[in-house]
Amino acid sequence: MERLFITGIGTDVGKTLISAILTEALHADYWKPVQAGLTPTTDAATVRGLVQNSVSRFWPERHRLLLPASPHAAAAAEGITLHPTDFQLPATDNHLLVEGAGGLLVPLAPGFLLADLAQQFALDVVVVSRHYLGSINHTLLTLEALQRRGLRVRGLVFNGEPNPATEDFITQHTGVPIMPRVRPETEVTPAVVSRYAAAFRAWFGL
Ligand SMILES: Nc1ncnc2c1ncn2[C@@H]1O[C@H](COP(=O)(O)OP(=O)(O)OP(=O)(O)O)[C@@H](O)[C@H]1O
Ligand SMILES: C[C@H](N)[C@H](N)CCCCCC(=O)O
Ligand SMILES: [Mg+2]
Repeated sequence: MERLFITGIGTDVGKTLISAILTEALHADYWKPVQAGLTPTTDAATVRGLVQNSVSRFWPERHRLLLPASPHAAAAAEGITLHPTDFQLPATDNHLLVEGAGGLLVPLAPGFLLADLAQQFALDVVVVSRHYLGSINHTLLTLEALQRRGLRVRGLVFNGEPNPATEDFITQHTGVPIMPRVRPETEVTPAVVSRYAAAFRAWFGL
């Protein structure tokens, strides 16, 4: 069974889109432990709306925080402190995707980072890298932090127009497995997700 933590090199890099693709590819369950920002929609609602299989279950967020900010700040604004003991991995026998918030070292509380949650549940990690000037550095820093923590990289996804100079360097320098690319789409729809899901299924050998 795949137990995957979906992180990215920052916020808005496409973790939710790639989570939807992976959820559809694996007919996996999906869980966003901490949602910071509830409008116009939540990541779980977005994924649910993009996935068409009837096997996937969508587990409720452990914390739903109003402020679209770093979770530690969004929690503080509500007078809450998040603790590692708040969180229990959903009890499922299915593949499970756990989507982070922002990047790997985003704080949930003083001394408690999203990376700690991935370690606590011994999750393998999928890293989403979106192309922009500066993304090489952000990608290498993320991969180095994962390596330092002993977290296994299941795969890296490049999101955006192909950029061989960037991708070749990251691939050769780190040696991480590369998952299928996701291109800029004019519209993100269930049909688009289904098309990419087929490529990811093949990547997983399914
Ligand atoms: N390949 C793509 N083609 C078109 N739109 C995209 C693509 N990748 C991401 N987007 C859009 O960019 C926005 C940000 O993506 P997404 O919500 O997946 O980011 P995220 O990494 O999950 O952010 P967060 O840290 O808030 O969870 C969304 O509107 C999404 O639909
Ligand atoms: C609100 C946003 N969309 C994410 N849910 C949280 C991003 C936190 C980023 C914190 C940081 O790295 O500075
Ligand atoms: Mg997201």
